[in-house]
Order: sequence, then structure tokens, then C-alpha cells
Amino acid sequence: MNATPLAIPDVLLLQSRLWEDDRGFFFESFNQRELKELVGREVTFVQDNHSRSSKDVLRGLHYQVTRPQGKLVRVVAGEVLDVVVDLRKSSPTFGHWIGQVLSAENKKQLWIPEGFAHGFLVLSDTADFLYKTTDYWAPDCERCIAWNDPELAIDWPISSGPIVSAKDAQGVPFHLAETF
Ligand SMILES: Cc1cn([C@H]2C[C@H](O)[C@@H](COP(=O)(O)OP(=O)(O)O[C@H]3O[C@@H](C)C(=O)[C@@H](O)[C@H]3O)O2)c(=O)[nH]c1=O
Repeated sequence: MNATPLAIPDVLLLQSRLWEDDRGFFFESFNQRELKELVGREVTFVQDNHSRSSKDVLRGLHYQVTRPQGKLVRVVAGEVLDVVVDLRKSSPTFGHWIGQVLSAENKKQLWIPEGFAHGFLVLSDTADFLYKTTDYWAPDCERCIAWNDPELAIDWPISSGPIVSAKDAQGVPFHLAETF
């Protein structure tokens, strides 16, 4: 597995070695020993999630307080723009965001450490999004920052309003977000 540090260096873009033959392909989508090497510490996942969304659906920007989740995210059908926002107050990149296209085609994964808000916009007709988390879902700890917060100014590739959940439509401005 190759790791490319991004503009927020603790976020890693991961690409596994792909084996292709007459039957199709094979790759290791998760290898605990390799991830430990790349991240520089043991990472233990406790939950796997799978969501399916239609084109123009935007989920986010989500995070949990008290029980923050590190996430290993990927797409197995379709294409999304995946976005993370650094919520770590002591970080030189606090308040910065980065976006990466993840798709079934490019097979890229993102390692998103604890302390980030996360969201994605579906670019294809439909997208199946898979992710592992380092802590359990804790509804009382869930927080949402508005996807269109003007201070964050995330450059979502969309001309009209995306499809968001009622919960996400109530996302708070970045300046009111609880940080780490
Ligand atoms: C997140 C989550 C939701 N649920 C349930 C609650 C709810 O009725 C239904 C849909 O939940 P949501 O609308 O919160 O799902 P969704 O908007 O897809 O939430 C996810 O968004 C992405 C961007 C993330 O980063 C994730 O951590 C998570 O917050 O699924 C679980 O059972 N377990 C979970 O871990």
C-alpha cells in the first residue's frame, strides 16, 4: 500500500497494489500491519459502514465529540468528492479543507484521523461508500458543520443545491463548531 501525504499531512491518500488477471482484479483493501506503519501508530477499527447515495447527494460535514472517529474511507461503486476539514485547534492547518476524488475506478482510500469533520458529494449516478471507524457511532456525540459554510468556502463541484438530509440542513457555522 502506498501513502501520499496531502496538504494536511496527517491525512493520507492510500493506494493498494492492484493485481489484475483474466478473472478480474484483487487488492488488499485493508492491512492492519501496513496501516500501522503508514500512520505511525496502531489504528484499531471497531465498525464498518456502507452507504449508498444518488447523484448530487451531499453527506456531511460530520464528526463526533468525546468519541472522535478515525476513518478509512473508499468507494466501491461510482465516484465522490470526499472532503475533510481540520478541527484540531493546535494544528497549523486548523480550518483548512482538502478534497479528493474517490471512485470505484481509482480505488483510492483516505485515512482521516480523529479530529476532522468529514463529508462527501456524489458525482456519479449512484455511489456506494464504505468506511471503517475507530470508535462506535455515538448519536449524542454527533455534530454537523454546514457544508456551505462561507468561512470554509469548500469548492463543491455543483451548480445548484445538493440533496442533503434534514439533519445536515441544520449544520452549524464553522465558527460555532466544537473543535479538538
Ligand atoms: C452514522 C451512523 C448512522 N446510523 C443510522 C442512523 C440513521 O438513522 C441512519 C442514517 O444516518 P446518517 O444520516 O447520520 O448517515 P450519514 O449522513 O451517512 O452519516 C455519515 O456521514 C459521513 C459523511 C460520515 O463521515 C459518517 O461518520 C456518518 O456521519 O443510519 C447507524 O445506525 N450507525 C451509524 O454509525
